[in-house]
Amino acid sequence: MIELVVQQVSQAYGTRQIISDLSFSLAKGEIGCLLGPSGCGKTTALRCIAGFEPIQSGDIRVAGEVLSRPGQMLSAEKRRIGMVFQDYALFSHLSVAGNVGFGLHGASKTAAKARVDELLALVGLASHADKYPHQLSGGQQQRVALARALAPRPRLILMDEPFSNLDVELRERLSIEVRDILKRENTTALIVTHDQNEAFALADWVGVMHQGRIQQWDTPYNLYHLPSNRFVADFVGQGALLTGEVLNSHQVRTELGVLDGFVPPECNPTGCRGCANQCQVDVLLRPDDIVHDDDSPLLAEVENKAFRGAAFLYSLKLPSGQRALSLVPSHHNHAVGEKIGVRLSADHVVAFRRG
Ligand SMILES: Nc1ncnc2c1ncn2[C@@H]1O[C@H](COP(=O)(O)OP(=O)(O)OP(=O)(O)O)[C@@H](O)[C@H]1O
Repeated sequence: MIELVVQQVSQAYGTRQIISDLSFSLAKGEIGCLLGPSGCGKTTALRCIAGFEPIQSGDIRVAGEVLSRPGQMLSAEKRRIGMVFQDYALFSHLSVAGNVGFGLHGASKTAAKARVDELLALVGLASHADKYPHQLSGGQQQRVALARALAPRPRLILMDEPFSNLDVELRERLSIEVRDILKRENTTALIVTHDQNEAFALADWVGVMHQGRIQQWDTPYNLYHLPSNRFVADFVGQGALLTGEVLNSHQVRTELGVLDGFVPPECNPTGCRGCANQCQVDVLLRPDDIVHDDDSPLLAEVENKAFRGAAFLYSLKLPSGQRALSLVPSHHNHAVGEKIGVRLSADHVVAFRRG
């Protein structure tokens, strides 16, 4: 069942358009993520859904109920939406249990205590119930903030950059934990972040935003392997674009070999509009699409290397002078300047029209 629907929503501050034609939906229990560079309008989108900003077009619905449309806005308190902020915003004078139980006014004492205990167990803080926020680590405080938001069983949880105050390692661990907690509560959630690893670890669906618009709303796998435009290809993950020559509607020849994949319709022989590009396209190759193989006759020069623990990320110069990236297990430790054998290991690629 569809829980959250955001349909053709636009919002402006004065004459400045901030978000345009934003559309996506989440089914009950699904986790969505808005991912994009600073200033692209992610937080504004979240604020519109939370009920802090009016919208100029479209509508926002939760469980079929219209929350916002132009000229109509249900107040934030009446939306039954839980919020988790970047700075946790815990009440410093209340204990952990007091914070988690804060929104449970209507419930009996026994029911409220049972819900608080249940959530503290869920977020792994049962033994910290009587502590105060300043006695907890950042990660623990964020888990209290999530438990507090979940306590009244909201229809939707919104999280704005929830882990940005934490160190990188903790962020990744907490992203996985938070996903697990949200799934166990079967709560629909929308999270805003500029960190791709966080989005991929947490979300079922990710919307990549740029200049107030969603460029692609898709699964993390598809965003990485089948980006719908150059912005998404560039923003999500690493990669390089190689020149390719279109052979037919699904095959492209590059200097590393012939690849099957998505060819833009206008570059297909059948859709050809006779542009000046002579059927040349840019083919996206991810670092895992190019493997190191001592037996390959195709040699590439190591221009740069970055140690990633289990692997090296090699920046390679191909015979034509084009650049590519390759992720190679780190026991293959080659020097900068050395030539190494490489071959393609991509079963499906994306090509973009030139110009
Ligand atoms: N109250 C406001 N009045 C006017 N402009 C605003 C207001 N709030 C945000 N903006 C502008 O709207 C644009 C989008 O801001 P928003 O905070 O939604 O972006 P964001 O993608 O969440 O960025 P970040 O990752 O840096 O938080 C920015 O250019 C910002 O300056």
